[in-house]
Amino acid sequence: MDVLAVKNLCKKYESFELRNVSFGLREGTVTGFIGRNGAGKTTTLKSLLNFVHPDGGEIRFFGQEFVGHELAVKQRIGFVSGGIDYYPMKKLKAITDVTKRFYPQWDGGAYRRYMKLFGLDERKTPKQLSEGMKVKYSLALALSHHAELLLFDEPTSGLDPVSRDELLDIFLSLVRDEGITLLFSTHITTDLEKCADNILYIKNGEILADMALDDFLAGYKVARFAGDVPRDDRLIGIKRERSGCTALVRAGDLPAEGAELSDAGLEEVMVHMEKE
Ligand SMILES: Nc1ncnc2c1ncn2[C@@H]1O[C@H](COP(=O)(O)OP(=O)(O)OP(=O)(O)O)[C@@H](O)[C@H]1O
Repeated sequence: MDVLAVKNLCKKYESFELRNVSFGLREGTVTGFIGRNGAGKTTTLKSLLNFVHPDGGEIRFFGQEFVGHELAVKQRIGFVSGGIDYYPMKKLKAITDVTKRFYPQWDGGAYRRYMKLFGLDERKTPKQLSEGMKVKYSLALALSHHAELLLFDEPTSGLDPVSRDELLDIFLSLVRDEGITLLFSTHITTDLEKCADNILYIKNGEILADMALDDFLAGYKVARFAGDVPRDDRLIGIKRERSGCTALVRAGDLPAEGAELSDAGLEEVMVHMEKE
């Protein structure tokens, strides 16, 4: 059974549409949610928990429909989208005291460990925190109630490299040791190379790929051309480089004539695919 099953999720804004987004998350896996700015990642994540009201679709958490079981489902989930932006003048301790009442499984020991690891002082207010520290505080709250599913929107983007690496280590140990399931969006492809099992790739509001990261990457090669690029419909997203050109080719379409072929990294695949 999927921990999260999403079917035909739709949301229409004036100039953007999320179209029939469907995917599932298997227990104990890390899925990286990728796509360009404005592709629909935040809209999708917020729609899952009704922070944005979807126009249609079916969302099941832990086999249960979200509608009608919101409280029970939310208690089993850790959700972070940006840093804390409410109660700017309240001390973190007061915010934590309010938050923990919502979670029967609240773990004070884990909370204190995360606060210490993230270097956060409970006597401060959100207004006195940097943007990265606000995200860390949101993460500390989300990680301290034994959530079974973590949904994080760009959790690493404002963090310094050391904190980012520490957070990815936390993600890995939560997933490998405790069987937690994690979906997080990111623009930092090395985050995914470090810890993602699967990728969910969204483009213009539609899911382009939902598969194991290794299989996704194995599906492509980068073709390098020293001179002119031959006319070939199989070449994806031709890009001019300092010397020559590159394009993506599907592994099944090999070989591209006159090209030097190499393995494709996630960033290369995205850059070429987004040129189409
Ligand atoms: N409340 C809203 N009203 C109208 N349009 C919106 C609203 N929220 C988001 N959008 C539009 O929906 C599209 C998708 O936005 P979304 O924030 O989901 O993208 P994203 O993939 O998370 O981008 P980023 O990587 O920049 O965070 C954008 O074109 C955005 O302008």
